[in-house]
Amino acid sequence: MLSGASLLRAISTPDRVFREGSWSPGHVLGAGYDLRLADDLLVIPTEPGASGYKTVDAGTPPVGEFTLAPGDSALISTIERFSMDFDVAAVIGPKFRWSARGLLILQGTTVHPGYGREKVDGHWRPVGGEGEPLYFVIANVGPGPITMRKGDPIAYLQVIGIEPPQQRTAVSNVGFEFLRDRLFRTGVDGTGQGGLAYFRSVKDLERAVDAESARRDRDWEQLRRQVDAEVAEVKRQVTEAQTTIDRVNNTSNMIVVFGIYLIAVTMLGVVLTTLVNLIGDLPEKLSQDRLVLVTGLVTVYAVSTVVATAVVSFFARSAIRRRS
Ligand SMILES: O=c1ccn([C@H]2C[C@H](O)[C@@H](COP(=O)(O)OP(=O)(O)OP(=O)(O)O)O2)c(=O)[nH]1
Repeated sequence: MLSGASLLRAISTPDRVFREGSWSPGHVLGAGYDLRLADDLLVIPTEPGASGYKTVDAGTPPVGEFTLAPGDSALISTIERFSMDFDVAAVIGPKFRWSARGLLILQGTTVHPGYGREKVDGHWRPVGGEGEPLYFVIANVGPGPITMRKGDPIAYLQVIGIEPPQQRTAVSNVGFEFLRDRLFRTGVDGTGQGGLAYFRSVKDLERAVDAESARRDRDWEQLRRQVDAEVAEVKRQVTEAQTTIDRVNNTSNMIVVFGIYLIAVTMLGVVLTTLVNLIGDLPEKLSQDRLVLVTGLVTVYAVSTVVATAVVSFFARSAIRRRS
């Protein structure tokens, strides 16, 4: 494994590891190099949490920053363009700072000798004159949104010196278009349905569950309001019925009291008439005292009957008033 001066020498040599000008000495770290996130050759969600993806490539403006909501995935590439010589290989590993935030990086382990080179006129040159970046498929499987910016270290590269193969062949890479079309299925307009299906399905499922539980909450709330309204209506009807019953009771009580009153008055009249007749029929010789006594009894009887009727009527009225 190359480290220290030999590593710096290897990556400083134009087109031996990196395409000249695509790397930065500030990112040599220990026995390796921090690969950085590019602002192009990306496939990212149109919005955090959206199911559609947009492609950022030569035909679109670069994107210096993007955010992945939980469940989102993306295809990213490195600023560093490779043009590997045939006597070096490299191993790559994820940066734990991203794992610690819940970013899953799906990647291979190796950069092969000759990666990023093509044979032109019998000479091995950087692919398309620019070399080839590395591509990674990433997914936010963490609890919160993750924002990534151009230049962020995304993977660690360690370079190994090897015996050059006898036969030099071009290294195939599935490539940006393949990954985009296979995993993200973006259309010609740069948008479409895609992403890592499992995480997207979990995300969609979560959304569906949230929507369903919100709908059920709304239904429950509506049902509760309906039940409350119906209970209030039943209470109102019971109160109304109670009032009607009370009114009927009061009226019948009044009728009973009035009946008692009439009977009492009638009986009083009958008694009085009988007594008056009896007094009228008394013999002339009956002493004056006896007449006064009979008249007094009649008067006491009449007064007490009237007072009793008045008292009964008064208490009956009071009782009726108290109930209503
Ligand atoms: O995460 C990675 C890993 C590797 N590569 C590049 C460098 C490597 O030289 C090339 C091929 O890598 P690998 O051999 O792992 O991929 P493959 O698709 O299995 O290639 P092959 O079928 O040729 O073995 O792809 C990436 O872009 N990203």
